[in-house]
Amino acid sequence: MTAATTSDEGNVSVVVRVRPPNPREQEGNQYSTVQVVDDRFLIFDPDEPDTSSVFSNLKGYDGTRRKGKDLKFIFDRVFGENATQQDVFEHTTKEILDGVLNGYNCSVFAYGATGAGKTHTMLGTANSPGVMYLTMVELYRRIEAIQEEKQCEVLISYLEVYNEQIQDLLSPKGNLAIREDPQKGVVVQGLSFHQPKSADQLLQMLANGNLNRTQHPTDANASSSRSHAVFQSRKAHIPYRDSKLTRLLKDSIGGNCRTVMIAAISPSSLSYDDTYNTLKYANRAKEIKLSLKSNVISLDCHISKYATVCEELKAEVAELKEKLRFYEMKEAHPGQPDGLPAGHRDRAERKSIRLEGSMCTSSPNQARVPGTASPTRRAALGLSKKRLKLWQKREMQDSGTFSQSDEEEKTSICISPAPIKPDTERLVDALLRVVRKQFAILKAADLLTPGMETEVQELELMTMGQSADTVETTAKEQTEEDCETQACGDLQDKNLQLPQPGDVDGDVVQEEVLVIPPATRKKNPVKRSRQELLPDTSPSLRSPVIPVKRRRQTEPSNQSNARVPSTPEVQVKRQRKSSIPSRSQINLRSSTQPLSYKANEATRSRPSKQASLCTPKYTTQANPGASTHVVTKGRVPLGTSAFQNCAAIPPAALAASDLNTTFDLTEGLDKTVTFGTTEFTGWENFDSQRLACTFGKSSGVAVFTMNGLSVKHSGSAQLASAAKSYAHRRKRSSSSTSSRLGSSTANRVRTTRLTHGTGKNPLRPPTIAESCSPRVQSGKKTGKGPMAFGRTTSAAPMTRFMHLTAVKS
Ligand SMILES: Nc1ncnc2c1ncn2[C@@H]1O[C@H](COP(=O)(O)OP(=O)(O)OP(=O)(O)O)[C@@H](O)[C@H]1O
Repeated sequence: MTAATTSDEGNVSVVVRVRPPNPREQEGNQYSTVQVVDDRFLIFDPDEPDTSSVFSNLKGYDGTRRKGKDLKFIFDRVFGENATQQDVFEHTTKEILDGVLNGYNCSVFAYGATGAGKTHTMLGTANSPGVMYLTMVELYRRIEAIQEEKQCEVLISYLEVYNEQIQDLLSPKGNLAIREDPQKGVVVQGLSFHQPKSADQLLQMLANGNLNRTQHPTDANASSSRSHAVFQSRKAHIPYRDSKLTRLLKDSIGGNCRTVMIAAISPSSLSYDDTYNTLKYANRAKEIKLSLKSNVISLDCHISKYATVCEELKAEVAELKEKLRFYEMKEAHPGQPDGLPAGHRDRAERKSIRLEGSMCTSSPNQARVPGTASPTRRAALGLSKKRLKLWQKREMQDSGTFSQSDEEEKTSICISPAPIKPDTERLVDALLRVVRKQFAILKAADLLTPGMETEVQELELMTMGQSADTVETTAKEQTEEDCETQACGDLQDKNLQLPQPGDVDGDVVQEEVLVIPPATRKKNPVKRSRQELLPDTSPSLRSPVIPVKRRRQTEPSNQSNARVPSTPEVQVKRQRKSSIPSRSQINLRSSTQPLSYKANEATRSRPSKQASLCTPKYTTQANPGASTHVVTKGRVPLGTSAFQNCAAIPPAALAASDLNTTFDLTEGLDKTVTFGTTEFTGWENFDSQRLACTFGKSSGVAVFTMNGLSVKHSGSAQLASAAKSYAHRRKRSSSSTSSRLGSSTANRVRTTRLTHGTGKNPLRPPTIAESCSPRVQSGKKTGKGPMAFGRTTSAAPMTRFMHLTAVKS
């Protein structure tokens, strides 16, 4: 459904926020490990100058009191201790809001050690609201500004991933399952979505959600949510790929998601290792590549959808109206099984007979039960049951039984049997094209005979008459139809039947298909000339409108009942093998076939050998057993005869396919529209075309989770490498850290899993999320699987996360 119309590239935006030292960190001999040089540059563990030293003037003394790591980092933004929430917002999420409104997925997450300031940055307090709130305020403001141009909806969810369990913070109802939907992507089943009307209402929702968070004070942070994870954190090791946080966020960092990472750090030497590792990690995260695509919904898709729905509803309404009227009619005429007055029914039946004949139905029973929706008949007509009903209604409407509204008229147009005449016309056109072509070839080859030109001219005249017939006015047609139906009725009254399977004369005959022009019109001189070409049939069978199949002498007289042929009138000319080709045959033969014109004349002079008429029940030579009326095209090689070329197409098939035309207004659109499958990834509880913002908290992580479109983790390799390096370094430094932390923290073990870039599975897609997932494991490096780093206090909720998914239409 979505079409990515614009794209952008870049990297994950990484900013660092240094919080002010808390009272405990200001005590004793602690020192600051971070020096913010400017808004993009900071130094970790800088050398400490010693200006007061008495040796400062001595040669070779560099003035350093304490030698530090002195690591220099450049980030997209560095916020010092005095930076306000507004400052952070202005240089992080405010910049990407435009992207959200233009259909880009966006994520903002805070990353850092416990007590580093993640919650403060993302959520803040009532007096000092954080990035989430400020972002939403701005979002609502912008939505309001463009409300006359665009209609936007904001939906949020707020969840917590804690110890591999997902809780809905806005509507707690137990653990939620996570699953991968092939179309939507990652889906949290049962996660509630809410529609705050304003930013204030949103903040209230967040506050309510926070009350449901799993929290417990720690030594480092009195409001930390995860201290009791220590004993839970020992249950089992969870592979990162099975981590729910990893799965949840896999499409939310990098790739097709504009991502801002806020690295929260403490300046105190008490958090030396955590700060160092966070900075290194953030530095590597800068390399994560973005490949952004705007989720823009094509308006055409919607139009086509709506048009389809409209058409379906219209058809349904028409059908229901028809049913209603049918029952009304039935009630008005209780004696009639179909509710129609007898006269109307006869008329409808006759019309059906005529129609079926023209459609070359293959079963005589179809003609005997006109107006019924037998499956065979429907198949022959190419009509669905529904459409057949509507067509019958049309027939009845034509007969004046019903009134007709405009809406019904449209429906009727869709199912009208009107294409019958165009079918005939097309068939004649096709034949004429071949004749002309062959005529031209013969002429060019100087093989034309004296009579051939005349015959072609006659044929042209005849087809002109056919064309003229097809455009006659409705009134004229009506008169002729009356004629036909009357004749048909007369024939029926005489116990005439449509040809039955097996009615063809049993003798071995070879038949050639001869197309006979349409029914003769008395007032048309052209047709008179056409009639001259007709076989010399018995006057009693030469109905002006309904040619009747002529029976052979050998047939019992009581079986000589005339068949009611169909239009387009197709005549099968029968000849014994020894008979001479007819004159008409010559006209339509290939130039490769040597012809004798004298023989043609001779044939013409033997009207008794002319073919009798038959209903157009054909099987081609490829399928001769499909009907009793096998038309064996003898003498003339298949494919070189114009008649064969054309008659090889079963007329029934033509007519049926045309009748099946529904004139679907949306057909073209539907074909060009491709509905995407991932634009609403992660959304299962609400409709599409919505600007979506969700909030969640993942294991102490404030998570705005909305999974967007597919993500290329182009930065995964770097991240994995960074994580590996980080973990390795962390392990090396753990011993020194523990000694530095002192007894108050030495008895606490907190492990957090990082990406492990083993050579065993280099293709796995590690993400930042995996480093955020809680893990319970001792600080040992096992050599397999995720590495542990540091000596920490619990399974660390390392992030607060906000993800914004937008769909622009
Ligand atoms: N920029 C800041 N300005 C003032 N106080 C801050 C700032 N950042 C954090 N704090 C304070 O530091 C304390 C710890 O911050 P916070 O709870 O946000 O840490 P955290 O990273 O979320 O910790 P945890 O992971 O344990 O939940 C809080 O009391 C908070 O008010």
